[in-house]
Amino acid sequence: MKNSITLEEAQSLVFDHCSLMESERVDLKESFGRVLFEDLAAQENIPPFARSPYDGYAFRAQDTEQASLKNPVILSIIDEVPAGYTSAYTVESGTAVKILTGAPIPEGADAVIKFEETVILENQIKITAAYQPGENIVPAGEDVKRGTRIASQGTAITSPIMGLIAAIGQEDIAVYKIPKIAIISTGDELVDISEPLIPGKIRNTNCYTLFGYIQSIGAVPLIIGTAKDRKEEIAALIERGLNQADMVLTTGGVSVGDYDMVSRAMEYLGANLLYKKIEIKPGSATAAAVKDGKLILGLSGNPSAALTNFHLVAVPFIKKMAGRTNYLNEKIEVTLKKDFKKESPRRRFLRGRLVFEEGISMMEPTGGQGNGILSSMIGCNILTEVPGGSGPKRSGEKLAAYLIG
Ligand SMILES: Nc1nc2c(c(=O)[nH]1)N[C@H]1C(S)=C(S)[C@@H](COP(=O)(O)OP(=O)(O)OC[C@H]3O[C@@H](n4cnc5c(N)ncnc54)[C@H](O)[C@@H]3O)O[C@H]1N2
Ligand code: MOO
Repeated sequence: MKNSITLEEAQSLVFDHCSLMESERVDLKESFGRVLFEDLAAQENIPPFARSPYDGYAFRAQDTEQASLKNPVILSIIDEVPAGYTSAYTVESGTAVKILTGAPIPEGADAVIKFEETVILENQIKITAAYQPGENIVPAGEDVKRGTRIASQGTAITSPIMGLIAAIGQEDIAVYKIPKIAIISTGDELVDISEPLIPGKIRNTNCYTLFGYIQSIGAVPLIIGTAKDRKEEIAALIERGLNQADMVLTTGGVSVGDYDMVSRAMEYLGANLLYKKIEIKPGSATAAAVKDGKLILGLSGNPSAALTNFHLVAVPFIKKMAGRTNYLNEKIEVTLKKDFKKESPRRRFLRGRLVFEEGISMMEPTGGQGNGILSSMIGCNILTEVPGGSGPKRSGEKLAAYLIG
C-alpha cells in the first residue's frame, strides 16, 4: 500500500486494476452515448450511387464542348427520373434525361445542368455553355467511401455516428455494457432528505451529487445506503456494493480521525489496499482498494474534496472501464480572470468555468474554494491547477486546467 502519492501515481495504480466491460448488442435507437465495441466501417459507398445535387437535366458533357450563346446545343429529353427511381434509358449523344435532386445519374450521362440555366423547349433543352465531365454530379461515396472507417472501437456514439450507422444499414451495434457504480455514504452525522434535520446532523448531499455526475458520464449509479462510522457496517455495505456493481464509491471517513473507518473496513474485507492520500488539495483524503477485481474508491466526506478526486481519478477510471479510449481529462491552458490570494504549499485544483474573452481561454472562479463547499461546483467545467509551492496567483497568469464532465 502506498501512502501520500501524486495524482498521476494514483491514476496509474487504479488504471492497472481496470477491467473493461463485456459487450452486448443494442438497437440503433438505444445506442446514443454508448461506447462502440467494434470498429465501424462502411461496407458500401455513402451515397451508394452517383446522384444529382440539382433539379435539372443529365446529359453527356462532350455534347456541349462547342456550346456557346451563339452556338447553342439542343438535346432531346428522353426520360424523367425523380429521386428514388432509376432511368431505364441510356443517355446517348444528343439526348438528355430530366432529373430531380437526389436521383441517380442515368447510364451514359456525365453532367447535369440546372433547370434555370437551360432554355426549355417542347421535349428539348437548349444549352449555351460548355460543361465538364462530372459537373454537377455528386459521386458515389462522396460522404464515406466503401471500406473507410466511420468510427473506432472505444468511441462514444454521437448523433452523426447514429446517422452513419443507419447509412450502412446496421440495425444493431456491439457496444460495451454500461458500468454500474455503487454509492455508499458513511458518517454518523448524515440524514437523508426525508429525515428530520436534528442538531448535529447534516443532510447527505454527496450521494446525490455523485448520482448525477455518474449519470452524466453515461454510467449507472446505485445507491447502496448509508453506514454509521463502524468498520463492520461500512464493510457490509461495500460487500453489497461489490455484489451489485462494477465499482464502489464511498464518501466520508477517509482522513486520519478516530472515526475514519473506510480504509479499516477495506482491510477488514480483505481488500488489497492500493493507496491512502493523494498530494492534492482539496481531495488529499482518499483511499483506494481492490477486491474481487473491482475498485473500491474511498472519497472524502467534504463535498469538493470528494468531487475533485471523483473527477480526476474516478471519472477517467469509469470511462476506461466503459471502454472509452479517450478517458483522461483533457488538459488546456487558461488565463486567470481573478486573483487567487491563498498560498498553495500543496498542488491545488481550483473550481471554475471556462470562458472565452477576445479569443482567450479564461478561468472564471465559480465560487468559494474551501473543501466543504459544494455550491462552487455549479457551473464548474474545469479544474485549474496551481502547482505545489506557489504563492498567490494574480489575474492574467496562465495555468494548466483539466476539463471535467
Ligand atoms: N487532524 C486532521 N484532521 C483532518 C485532516 C488532517 O489531515 N488531519 N484532513 C482534513 C481534510 S483536508 C479533509 S478533506 C477531511 C476529510 O475527512 P473525511 O474524508 O474523513 O470525511 P469526514 O470526516 O467523514 O467528513 C468531512 C466533512 O464532510 C461532511 N460530510 C461527510 N459525508 C457527507 C455527505 N455524504 N454529504 C455531505 N457532507 C458530508 C462531514 O460532515 C464533515 O463536515 O478531514 C479533515 N480533517
Ligand atoms: O484532504 Mo482534503 O481532502 O484536501 O480537502
